[in-house]
Amino acid sequence: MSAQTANGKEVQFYSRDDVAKHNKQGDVWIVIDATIYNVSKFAELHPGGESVFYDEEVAGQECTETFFGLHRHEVLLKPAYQRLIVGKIKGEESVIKVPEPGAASKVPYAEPMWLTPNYHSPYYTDSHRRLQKAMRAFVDDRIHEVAQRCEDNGKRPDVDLVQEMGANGLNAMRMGPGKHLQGRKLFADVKAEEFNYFHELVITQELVRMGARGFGDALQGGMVIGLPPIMNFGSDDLKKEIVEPVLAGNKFICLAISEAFAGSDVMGIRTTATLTEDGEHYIVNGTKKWITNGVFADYFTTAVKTDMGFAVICVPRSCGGVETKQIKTSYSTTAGTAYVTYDNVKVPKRYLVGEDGLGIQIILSNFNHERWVMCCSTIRAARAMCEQDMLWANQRKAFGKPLNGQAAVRQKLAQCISLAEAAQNWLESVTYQMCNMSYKQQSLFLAGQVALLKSWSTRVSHEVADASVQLFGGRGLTKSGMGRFAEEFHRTYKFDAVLGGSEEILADLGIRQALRFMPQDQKL
Ligand code: HEM
Repeated sequence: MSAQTANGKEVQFYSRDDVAKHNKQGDVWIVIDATIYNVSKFAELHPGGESVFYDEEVAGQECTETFFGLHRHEVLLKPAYQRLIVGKIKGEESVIKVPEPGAASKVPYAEPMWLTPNYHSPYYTDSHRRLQKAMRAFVDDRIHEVAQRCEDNGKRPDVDLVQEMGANGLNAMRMGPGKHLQGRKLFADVKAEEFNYFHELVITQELVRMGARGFGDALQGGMVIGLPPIMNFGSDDLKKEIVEPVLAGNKFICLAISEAFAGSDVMGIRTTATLTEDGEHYIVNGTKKWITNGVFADYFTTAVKTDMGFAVICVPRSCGGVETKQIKTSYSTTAGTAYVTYDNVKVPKRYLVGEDGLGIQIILSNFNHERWVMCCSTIRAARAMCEQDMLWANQRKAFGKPLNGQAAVRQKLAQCISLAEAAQNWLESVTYQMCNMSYKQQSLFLAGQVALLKSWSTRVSHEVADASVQLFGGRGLTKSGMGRFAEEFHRTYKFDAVLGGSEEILADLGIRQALRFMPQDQKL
């Protein structure tokens, strides 16, 4: 009698006694999850060494527990290793399942409460749930492979993927609710009139599960923060030239505010724009640093100083005089993080965004949405990390029992999960306020809340990253293998803690906003 493996190969059934006969160098079989692997030839190529297979508890023996204490399941799914399968154990079934693309995780706390069976939420409708399912499947099927490849080779995301996300409506949906959705076919058949910030939250949080922080920014991070000023304050002419081509993935844009001279201290920027005598052009000079997607951007939504004060000018690369140089940061160069220099760039005046002198309002109003997106992302990343921690603590044995048999380990899990849960709940509450406030009201009443939320979210990520590395030990410091998510999260969560306003600045902003509303008629 024969059986079929995952890749459709016909294999034989054997008893455990049959397998036990293959127990010497040159002829070694092992059993993992009721599946028999012939590792005789593979042994000398095995990244974990040849000798491990000749141990008497391994050669010809049951190895499921040993295997999963050392390897991720995905190792077994690689075609090169599927080829090692020679049979199945007679009368036994494999128990470890590969999650279907798009499936929800069954690990406790791996999904936010609204996606966990038996729990309820007032915020999400059928439309959000439909979007979540479709988005997860799209990420698993279409984006995941590109993300891992680009994380590794550091190249920008495939343009055809960005264009596909333009055609299926996802790029536009990542810009939040608004007129730009009207009359557009949206992903997962979401209707423009029902679209709210929870839809955007769902998209952002599903993208984060890939565990590829650099790629997360590479995939239109520049659009998410660089296009809103054009959409909200640009002239019709400017919108016509820029918005659709960017949403379609035919042109790329980035936000250029921070400089070597000024980060969170926006007022300290030194890039200048001087109007020409005929009033037809601005001459832009200066530098910008840490500009996400800058390496491959066509447009730079640039904060400048002018005679009138602050202004925002969308500088097209095609004007000439714009140079971009890759900065190697601690995440992948796929994000295209750039050092930008403007050398006497002659920009036609029509690229001024909004009014000259009112740039600071444009920049500040843009921050709210940017910071909220970062909260959606870092909070979901912390939860994804908790899922890894729960799985690891369950399958890794130390001192003769699973890690989660140790009280100290359970304390760490409790701390991480509680923080991730609390953060998601605050985020959802703020998102609900956004759904019920105008853009102006959000600036007035939510700037402080969003600032505090972002500041605290990255403290949450800090705690979760720290605890996770401790749980994974050396593997949490290793770029491949069991702890690779912990290593990646620990290395990259700081991007959210520094970008878009640093933790300390935002905590302070949150309190300063609150102080504006302190009642004058109350004393202790
Ligand atoms: C079909 C069977 C197996 C395959 C395809 C396989 C494959 C691999 C691969 C690809 C790696 C490096 C990737 C990673 O870091 O996760 C690895 C590492 C390793 N493997 Fe295996 N392996 C198999 C069975 C085993 C068994 C049965 C043992 C132990 C008795 C073992 C012990 C190890 C060790 C100790 C490492 C190094 C892990 C580390 O650096 O943390 N492997 N194996």
